Amino acid sequence: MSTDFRPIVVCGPSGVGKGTLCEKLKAANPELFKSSISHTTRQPRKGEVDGVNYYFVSPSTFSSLVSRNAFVETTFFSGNSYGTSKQTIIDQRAKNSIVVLDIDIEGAKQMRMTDIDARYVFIKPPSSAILEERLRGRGSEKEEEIRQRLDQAKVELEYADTPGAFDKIIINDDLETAFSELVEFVSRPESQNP
Ligand SMILES: Nc1ncnc2c1ncn2[C@@H]1O[C@H](COP(=O)(O)OP(=O)(O)OP(=O)(O)O)[C@@H](O)[C@H]1O
Repeated sequence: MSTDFRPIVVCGPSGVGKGTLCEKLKAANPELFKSSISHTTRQPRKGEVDGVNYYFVSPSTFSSLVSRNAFVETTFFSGNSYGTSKQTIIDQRAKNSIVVLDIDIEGAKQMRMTDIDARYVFIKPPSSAILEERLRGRGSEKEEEIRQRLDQAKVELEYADTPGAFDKIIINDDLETAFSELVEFVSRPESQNP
């Protein structure tokens, strides 16, 4: 039985626990599961290292990479561009790592249109009320931002049920149960996957 090294794309509404689950996966097997290193046009923050946290590039380099079709997904946030390059994923896979991508639905749709073969997981909250509770509990967003994220969550949850959009849907109610389901899915050997 051979390990399935295809990247894992983890989607789900903001606050559902994607980051928590991805961190747990990487912590459980740091040699196997790795985050992808994104390119960004934003300035490095104190302590951030080029090639470790991000590849820091100028806007013109970023545009030239976009025009060469180098990214599997890009996003623009708070005045800066971010992107996951195909080459980064290919290089990490060549080192026998499974790349774990915590990206939004638009990013996942973009990625589906590339030639990178990945496995797509969607994390659902047990209910909208619990999602709201988690977002508020995290305390990292202002009220208006929480509202926007909850509106966006409705759109994402509807999309998640589109046949073929995701290979696996996990409800993150009890964290350990959701984590076990994620581990079971990512550990399936290549022969058991479509
Ligand atoms: N199963 C769970 N039960 C209770 N709380 C949880 C569970 N999973 C995650 N949380 C908590 O919910 C909050 C949101 O989780 P997290 O930051 O991982 O979400 P996220 O989906 O990565 O959000 P974003 O997309 O905005 O980064 C955190 O405070 C986290 O500790």
